[in-house]
Amino acid sequence: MTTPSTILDVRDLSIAFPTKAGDRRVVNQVSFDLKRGEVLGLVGESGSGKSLTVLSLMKLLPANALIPEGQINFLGSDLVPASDEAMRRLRGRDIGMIFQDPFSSLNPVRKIGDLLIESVCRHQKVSRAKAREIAIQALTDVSLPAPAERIDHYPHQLSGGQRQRVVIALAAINNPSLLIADEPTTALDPTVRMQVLGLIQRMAAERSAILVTHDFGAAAQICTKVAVMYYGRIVEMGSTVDVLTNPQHPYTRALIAAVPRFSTTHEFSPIPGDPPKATERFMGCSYLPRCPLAGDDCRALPPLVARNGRAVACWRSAETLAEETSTR
Ligand SMILES: Nc1ncnc2c1ncn2[C@@H]1O[C@H](COP(=O)(O)OP(=O)(O)OP(=O)(O)O)[C@@H](O)[C@H]1O
Repeated sequence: MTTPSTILDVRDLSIAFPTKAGDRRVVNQVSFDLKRGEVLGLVGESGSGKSLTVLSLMKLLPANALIPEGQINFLGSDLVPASDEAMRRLRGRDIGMIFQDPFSSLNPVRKIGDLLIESVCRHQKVSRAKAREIAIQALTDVSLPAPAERIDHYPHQLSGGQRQRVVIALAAINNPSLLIADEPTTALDPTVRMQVLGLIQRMAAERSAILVTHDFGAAAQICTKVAVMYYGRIVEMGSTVDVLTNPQHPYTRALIAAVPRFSTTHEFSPIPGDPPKATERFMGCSYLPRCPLAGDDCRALPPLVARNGRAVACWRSAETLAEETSTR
């Protein structure tokens, strides 16, 4: 239910692409909500539908994509029927987006200050001089060294980590209620990666944020809750601590086991098999071909069942099996 602190409430969102054989759903009945101060990790392998889910929140889906059902309630209004004009006003003001590749947000032939100042002037009624002040403050907030000088630099004059800090400053400059970061650290080296994740966590504390990542380790570091996606559906969702310490879905367990760790005792276990191709169709559980627990019951689609703050879509999850055993 939507409460006053709820910033985003996504209900039964599906995304499809038209094909000769009919519309092909690549995101299926995804639901989650986000309250002020929460950071949601959307975690899953490539092709699971994470990026399309967050692009739909900003209405930046590919032109041929369809939303056959669902609602995106953002600050109390459904964005699915919102006009292009309304979305242009909203993007950068109420929702800030941090993309994987800083060069996709930073025009290489423009000084970083120009991009920041333009964004302020588009959404706030302030003079250019005031906008420059706000821009320098935004660069200070993301701990960019010498912000008053760097504001007149071009993106190529900055390191990869500094560029990503500028992208975060650009996403947050108009104080949006929601920050969306899509694989923001993939192109960074490990130490810079930790700093950038820490920065996103700090920026998210006063608002709300979604981190899209294939790396459970990154989600564990900064997210308050996680939704694990597989083949276009959420298969498990709950608080990060609960999911991490007691994963219920076999896919979540496999994802956690696949996180590389510095330990002589931990065995790194890549997930066997491949995720299904977009063209494959499943009547039952799409994880069945890779699942060590699969049984005959898995030929029917498992519903996402919510219990005690955790939602799991698995006929054979630990909780389900424990219940089966205790009722025998
Ligand atoms: N323009 C498009 N036309 C048709 N299918 C598409 C299009 N864009 C994405 N898809 C399909 O939608 C599915 C979900 O894609 P999406 O990019 O959301 O996955 P993802 O989990 O974000 O993966 P990645 O981490 O690789 O970005 C994939 O099967 C992809 O092939």
